[in-house]
Amino acid sequence: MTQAPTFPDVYLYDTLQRRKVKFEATSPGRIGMYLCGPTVYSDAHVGHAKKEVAFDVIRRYFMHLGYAVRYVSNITDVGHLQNDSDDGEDKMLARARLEQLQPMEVAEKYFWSFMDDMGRLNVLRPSIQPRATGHIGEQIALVQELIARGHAYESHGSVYFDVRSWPNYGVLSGRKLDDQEEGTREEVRTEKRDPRDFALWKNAEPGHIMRWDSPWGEGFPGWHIECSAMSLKYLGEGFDIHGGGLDLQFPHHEAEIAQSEAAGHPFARYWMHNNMLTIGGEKMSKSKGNFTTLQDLYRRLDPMTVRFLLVSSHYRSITEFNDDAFVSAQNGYRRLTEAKGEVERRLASAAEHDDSALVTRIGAHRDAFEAAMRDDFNTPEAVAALFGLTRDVNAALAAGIGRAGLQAAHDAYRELGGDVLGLFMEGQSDTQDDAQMLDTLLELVLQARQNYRLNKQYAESDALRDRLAAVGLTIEDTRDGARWKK
Ligand SMILES: Nc1ncnc2c1ncn2[C@@H]1O[C@H](COP(=O)(O)OP(=O)(O)OP(=O)(O)O)[C@@H](O)[C@H]1O
Ligand SMILES: [Zn+2]
Repeated sequence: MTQAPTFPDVYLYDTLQRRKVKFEATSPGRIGMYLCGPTVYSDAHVGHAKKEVAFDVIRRYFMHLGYAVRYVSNITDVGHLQNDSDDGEDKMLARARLEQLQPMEVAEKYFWSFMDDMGRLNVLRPSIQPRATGHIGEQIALVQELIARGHAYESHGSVYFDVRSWPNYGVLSGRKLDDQEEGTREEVRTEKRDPRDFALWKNAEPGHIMRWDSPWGEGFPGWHIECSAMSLKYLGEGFDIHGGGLDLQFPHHEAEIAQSEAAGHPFARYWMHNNMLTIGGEKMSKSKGNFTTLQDLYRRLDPMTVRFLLVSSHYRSITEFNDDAFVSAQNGYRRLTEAKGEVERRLASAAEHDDSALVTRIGAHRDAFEAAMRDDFNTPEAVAALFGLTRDVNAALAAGIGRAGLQAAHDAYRELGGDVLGLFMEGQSDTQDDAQMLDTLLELVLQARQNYRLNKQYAESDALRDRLAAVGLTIEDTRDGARWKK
């Protein structure tokens, strides 16, 4: 008989229980995770990256422990209104009008830019990435179940969740019903039995182009219902972990729990929330306009340095985004990659050497890294363990190191820094090294050409230029000297 694999204990902070708890998977060795994804109506900013990287690291750590993780993250392409309170224009439609595009063109454009931005950050692709518009049937079915059980009602072609019928409403955010306020437009207010009821389905007014047939007439789903319908569809009842930004705890996540459980479907067992990335102490957000898109940031900062900056603070801590944070991320990341690069270079021609003391110390740094990650994914402590490793590795590189030490260091960088924290993209160091080498070689070539010209050996200097042109490299003479370009 084969032994069932065992997994080390992992403690995570569960927002629902408001404390750190030991994680227990529902099915042995398997984890279902759901993360509220983007509304694809504009380019992603650094705040979005904090959330994506936070949950990517959690997923990667479980994978590193040997779990099979099904990671579902939705794409919102309908129903997210400009106000959280069931009124305002659909964000997709507003953008479509502005850019003179079809809403689905907007969705397509920003979906791919999101994927590209997160890909450069080495965020693993979700196992399933369901779109709200592709799951209208599932959403309607869930709304019907809620009506049948007496937890939702139809009003003027819209359907609302009846919060008074569900005493558990408020369980996640800890808000008591009487303390909750809903500032809604007067018309919407009169459609609701209680101003705190939230929309499950909205009647589409004439001219509203995103519309689908439903038992209540033509309309479109409310924003919250998609996450219940799609997480239950792909992960099943009582799935393991639901994640998202702390700002979504209320009303979005509260609504997700209410509408799933009131329909008779036990929902997520653990709730995890990342804190906010702030700028000048305020949440970076699209609507506040205080955001830096990832595309802009990548012009100044290598994406891996951005990722390093994000994992250097805990997912439940606020990350303040400023120039000091950039500089220390650049320095810190360079320290790691330089040591890692040197280890790789030396490994190719390593000799035997007594590395037993170093190997023991590397083991201790690995243990510290694992202990930090098992304690609610404490990435700043895990990064500190990588720095501890780097100090020892640098000392050994200076004093003498052999194959065993280099291999142990290499494995630690690859598995902990690479696989778990996602800080090293495959092939990344090679391309960087190649680019650097090309730069150095061409500097030498330009120098040689300059010497020919000083000696009036124009035939030789032209021949050099022509040989470079033949392989697609152009030399430009500028006032500041010669430059090369691809
Ligand atoms: N500054 C931030 N820090 C961390 N997570 C964020 C930040 N901004 C948004 N998120 C997360 O990204 C996801 C999508 O957010 P959303 O599209 O609402 O972005 P937003 O910039 O807050 O937009 P808006 O201002 O229009 O609400 C949510 O899970 C949210 O928690
Ligand atoms: Zn959601």
